[in-house]
Amino acid sequence: MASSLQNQGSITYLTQREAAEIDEILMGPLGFSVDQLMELAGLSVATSMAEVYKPSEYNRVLAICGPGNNGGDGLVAARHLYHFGYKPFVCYPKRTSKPLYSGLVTQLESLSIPFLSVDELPVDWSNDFDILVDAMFGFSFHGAPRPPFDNLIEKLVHLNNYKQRQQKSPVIVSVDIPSGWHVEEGDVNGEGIKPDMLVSLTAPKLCAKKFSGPHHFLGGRFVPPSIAEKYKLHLPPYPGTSMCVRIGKPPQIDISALRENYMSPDFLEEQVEADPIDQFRKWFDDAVAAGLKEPNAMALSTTGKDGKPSSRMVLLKSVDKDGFVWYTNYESRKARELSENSHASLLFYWDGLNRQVRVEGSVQKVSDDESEQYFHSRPRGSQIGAIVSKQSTIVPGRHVLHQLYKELEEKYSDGSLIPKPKHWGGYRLQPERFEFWQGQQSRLHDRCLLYLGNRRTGSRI
Ligand SMILES: NC(=O)C1=CN([C@@H]2O[C@H](COP(=O)(O)OP(=O)(O)OC[C@H]3O[C@@H](n4cnc5c(N)ncnc54)[C@H](OP(=O)(O)O)[C@@H]3O)[C@@H](O)[C@H]2O)[C@@H](O)CC1
Ligand SMILES: Cc1cc2nc3c(=O)[nH]c(=O)nc-3n(C[C@H](O)[C@H](O)[C@H](O)COP(=O)(O)O)c2cc1C
Ligand SMILES: Cc1ncc(COP(=O)(O)O)c(C=O)c1O
Ligand SMILES: [K+]
Repeated sequence: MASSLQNQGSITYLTQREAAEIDEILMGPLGFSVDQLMELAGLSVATSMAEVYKPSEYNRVLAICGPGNNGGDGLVAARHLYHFGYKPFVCYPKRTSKPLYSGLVTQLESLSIPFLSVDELPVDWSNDFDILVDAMFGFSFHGAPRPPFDNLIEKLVHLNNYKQRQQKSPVIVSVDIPSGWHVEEGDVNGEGIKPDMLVSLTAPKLCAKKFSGPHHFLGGRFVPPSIAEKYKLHLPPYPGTSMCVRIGKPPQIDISALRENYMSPDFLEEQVEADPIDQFRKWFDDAVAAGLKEPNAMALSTTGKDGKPSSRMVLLKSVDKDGFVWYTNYESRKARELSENSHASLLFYWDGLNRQVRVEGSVQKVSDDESEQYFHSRPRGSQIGAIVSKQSTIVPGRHVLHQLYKELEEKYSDGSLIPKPKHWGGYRLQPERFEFWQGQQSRLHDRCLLYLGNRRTGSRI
């Protein structure tokens, strides 16, 4: 899931003392166990990483885990990363015998995740790993790092020099605190780790103000309001069901470099339903089952007599052998264009499934009865909205719409029938031609072209 952009405002940063206090409150009066918090923290780290570094590109992850809870977060993250499709390795030189930690180690071993001792680590990390997870020290770090972590931190610092020389080098993801940094002062002498990503847990610590890498995320979605109030925490809201949220602006990106390499099961000709409507239903059901947002949203393209195409999104409201139905304003631009040229096309794009469907055909209005029936099935607010909206016209201001809306809301507050305005109703596109597209690797996609009642060709282009 994508992280929110609504969090550009001020953010609260915690002192070391406050971070430790919150920890104590969570695990004392608030009834959390360390296992629970660690599981959620590690999951947040893994999901933050997956938002930025796709496993298809950044596959080999070395999690370097320290002796305390920060190290535990790293062990949990490694397990989730495995399940997300990464290939994790773990370096965990100072183990504790506490059951929580030995359990985490056993879980990783059962997934055949290799544990590398410090001596087994390759000399040059840049060839062997795509991501280095720094889970050595968190908010209880103090003083100067002791062996063997001093050398491990040095190795990470050294990688920054590689980057400066523009050589290929793994990215560094720090958990909660860039290890070796002062928890409040940050990278005091400027010679510490310079992570590409920092995942702050619960709330960022003061040192995070000094983080200048491209990706700062917040994780640990378990802070109850009582703590937020007590510590006056001002934190970005987590979007939807996400376990992480980006803090601050997303980095400037090179638009030309934005691309996905689609990986999908083969879409073979012999799997295609003979009737394209059946094939459409099958893919539509898949889109619903995958939990995609508004799978019935489709782009409708029309052209009037001037031959200039125009597109907009509308919502599919029914589909059967007779065609694809949506509802709109009969005085809108699309309505005018359809009255001049009944040929139109529909486009569905189901992002999460790497699928696109094109449908082309001719369009007619649905019967008045059908529009009437559908109109009254809509929420009353939308029914009034349809009366108020003079679609595709310029309004003097939103207040005009609100005023009229309020008047009609009062008028129909007794629950009486809201009459369907004449200018509102449905259209049905009778399909003639379909194209089903399944994204595949290296742009060699599966495309299947079907004409209604008569299957023509399947091709890869
Ligand atoms: N709500 C929360 O708060 C949550 C917190 N969570 C996580 O817990 C982290 C805090 O964990 P933590 O308290 O265990 O401390 P952490 O920083 O991992 O290390 C302590 C160990 O390091 C050692 N050590 C210290 N300095 C050293 C040095 N210079 N050189 C060498 N060793 C040194 C120290 O040994 P000592 O000095 O005591 O002998 C001890 O063994 C936090 O940042 C977050 O990641 C999440 O899991 C869940 C929610
Ligand atoms: C996801 C989505 C669904 C939409 N569904 C409809 C719809 O079902 N009917 C409609 O009239 N407008 C819908 N709209 C608004 C249209 O895209 C468009 O702004 C409006 O119909 C005016 O288009 P026109 O001026 O080209 O006629 C939707 C917009 C979005 C983004
Ligand atoms: C202007 C307009 N009309 C109609 C619809 C379809 O709404 P409903 O699902 O209530 O029919 C939408 C949906 O976004 C819309 O924006
Ligand atoms: K760390």
